[in-house]
Amino acid sequence: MGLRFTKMHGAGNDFVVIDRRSATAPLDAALIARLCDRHRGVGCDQLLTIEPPRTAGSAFGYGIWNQDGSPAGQCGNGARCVVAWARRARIFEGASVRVDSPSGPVQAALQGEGIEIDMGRPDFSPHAVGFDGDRPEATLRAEGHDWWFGLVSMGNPHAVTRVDGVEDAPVSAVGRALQADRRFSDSCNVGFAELIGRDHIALRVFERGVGETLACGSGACAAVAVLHRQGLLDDQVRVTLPGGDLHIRWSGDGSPVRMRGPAQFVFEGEIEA
Ligand SMILES: N[C@@H](CCC[C@H](N)C(=O)O)C(=O)O
Repeated sequence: MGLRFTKMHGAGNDFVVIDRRSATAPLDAALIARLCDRHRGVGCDQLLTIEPPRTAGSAFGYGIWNQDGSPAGQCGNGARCVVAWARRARIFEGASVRVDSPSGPVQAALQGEGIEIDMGRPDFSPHAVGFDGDRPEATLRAEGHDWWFGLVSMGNPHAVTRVDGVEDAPVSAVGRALQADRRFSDSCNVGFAELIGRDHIALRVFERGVGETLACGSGACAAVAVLHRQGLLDDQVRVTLPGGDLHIRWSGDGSPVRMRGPAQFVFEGEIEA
């Protein structure tokens, strides 16, 4: 008997979704690796596991596993995809639902073709990012250049820097160097943001546990939070990633970040377990 899965993506950030609501044994590391492997398995940036709810009032819970097998606390594009998956599986009815992400409950609303997720309040404390420092910022010398990064947790750790043009940004080299920086206790996702206007940025993200992805939802929220805090952005921002656009709303400290974007089904299948 094989293991059933659904392949999905949100703006090109791709996922394998499996139903583990009635699983009894913990997820096997070798199985995660096979499901994520683009050559020997199905292939995805992240594996998403549908699980029983963990808090009263939530319809279901979910887990997030990066391609390298490491667990993650948040995944914006993944949140939209698990909500679309659960709606199709009739786990909930209607246009809004509360779900348990690994970093806590998340509220979602279906809006036409898209889904909006309340991603919670950004946390700018260095401690939340697992950063050994007094301020939510880090500097790094890499590729012959001094880089400044604003740090923020969206339930997972992010470092965001500004670049003149995302096309030419040394995303992989600098992303890799910052991820290896020992001041981060659990590494970080690294975003490179280009300011196009007060309501529009371009963004590339070198994700922890994967490398560069076509889109990173929590990374889009993190970039808007860091640049908004510097007074560079309005409250509604279009974020153009290599895989498509996400729409982020944030009105500043104390308020939650809202992220809207697509969640698409690609195919269903069964793999030998
Ligand atoms: N692609 C995701 C983020 C996935 C987790 C991240 N790589 C981490 O390790 O924190 C998104 O859309 O937010």
